[in-house]
Amino acid sequence: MEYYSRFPLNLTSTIALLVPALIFLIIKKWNKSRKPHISVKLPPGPKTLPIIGHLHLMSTLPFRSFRHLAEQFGPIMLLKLGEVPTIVISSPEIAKQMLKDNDPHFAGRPESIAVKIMWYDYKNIVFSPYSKYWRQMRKICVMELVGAKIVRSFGSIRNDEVSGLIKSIRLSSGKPINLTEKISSLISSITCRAAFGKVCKDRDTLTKLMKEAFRMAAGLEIADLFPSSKIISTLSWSKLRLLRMRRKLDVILDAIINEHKENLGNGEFGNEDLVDVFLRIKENEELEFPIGKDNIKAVIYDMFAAGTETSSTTIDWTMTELMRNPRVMAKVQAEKLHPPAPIIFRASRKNEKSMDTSYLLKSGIGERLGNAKGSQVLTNPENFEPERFENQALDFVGGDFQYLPFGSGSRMCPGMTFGLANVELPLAQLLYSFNWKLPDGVKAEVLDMIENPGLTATRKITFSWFPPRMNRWVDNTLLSMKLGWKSHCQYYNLF
Ligand code: HEM
Repeated sequence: MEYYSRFPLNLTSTIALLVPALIFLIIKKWNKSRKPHISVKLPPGPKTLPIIGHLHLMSTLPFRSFRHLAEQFGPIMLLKLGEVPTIVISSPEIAKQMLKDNDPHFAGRPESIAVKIMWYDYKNIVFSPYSKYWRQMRKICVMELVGAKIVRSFGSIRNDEVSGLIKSIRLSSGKPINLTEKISSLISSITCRAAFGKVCKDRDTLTKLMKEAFRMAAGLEIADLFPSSKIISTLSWSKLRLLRMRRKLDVILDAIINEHKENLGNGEFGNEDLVDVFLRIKENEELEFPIGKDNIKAVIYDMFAAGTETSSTTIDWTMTELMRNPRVMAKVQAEKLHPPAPIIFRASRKNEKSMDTSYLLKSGIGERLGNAKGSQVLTNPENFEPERFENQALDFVGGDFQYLPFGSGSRMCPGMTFGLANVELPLAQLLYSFNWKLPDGVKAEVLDMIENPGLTATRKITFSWFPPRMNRWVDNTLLSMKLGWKSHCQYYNLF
């Protein structure tokens, strides 16, 4: 049964915009249809409706709709989302052809109004066009924040924050606590301390802005679906909303940068955080691309957003799956059944001659497999079965194309080491310190496992966890916990 809505857009704004937009698009389409047009053999796909293309087949969770459609149309499929041609690839072989064999040609990212506004006109790394600027900024972040040596040096921050979390769960003595929120706050504290030098006081607002921006950046905003229409872009409610969000974001990021400017030179060289580094090298004339305030804001917000939601979502889903599968709880291994970034968004690079969308077709990618029906990567893919990885060395760092939690190729996630460290320690501590179980009378089947729409697939319904009731038996357990035993922690879902 599908719990998520069939139609992806906010209906009121859609209807308000659709009437003038439709008239405009019909005229445009009519003009276009009069031009001669070159025919290319396209991948299979469902029947297209005028104007909206295949939007009627999309739910609020596009990755689920894509999977469903791929079962009928095969591992390479062409959809038209509004006026945007979208090729959906769901087989390891074709993913390899694109992400490895033809890496630079498909190392672009799709454009979106949310990213344009919230990430300073694509000056960030995640959504920057594949360019020398992107390479420069990515290199700085790897050297100064997410490289293996630097990540190791953040060990004390991680330990400190995770022991704070465990302590707060112990101290909550019988009152319900929301573990999802606690985990989100843990990961954002670690990321802030690593990137900004301290926990930012506006962290919660930053998190809210990020969640909303991620939701709006998934490509289903009406302005993204009809990019050629100036009317839609100008009248878009989303644009106004994003501009308001951006003003709030500016206030927070300006404050972070100004505070760092005031303290610049006070800290020891080599003991700098990412913002200090950017402020120092900003003056460096050897940089190929000069860095201004907007570049710094775009990249530090990028690090906060990319670093926070992915890791906390992984922990959240893992804990929920473990609650539903007591058998697996005993054998805990973090299988990434719910990849926090469920779709790897790539765009062919328009700025290079002949690298438009039809490059995919001209280069023969997917030709052999184009008509194969629904290739299954894992058996029972919806089941939480970590054992499936026990007897096979599955590479999760971009070499095995049936399993790409961090992507692959030149745009692969640079924050993998940081992300893994931020997932492993809290998970290990949560599982070591407490015996989690559902409260008496609550069945595992009632837990809602639906995802939120957006760039990251967070869990839609968050939940509260009940630590032990303070009675004598639990007192004893708490006492024995100090000696290395586990306490009992109950779990409850807020429906
Ligand atoms: C469990 C944790 C994480 C997961 C599952 C994850 C997953 C991903 C995925 C799937 C991509 C797209 C890769 C592609 O297109 O091939 C990506 C890109 C990226 N990630 Fe992560 N990520 C995680 C943690 C982090 C952290 C902690 C940071 C930084 C603090 C980070 C920074 C980035 C950046 C900057 C990109 C864009 C790279 C580019 O376009 O060049 N990620 N991540």
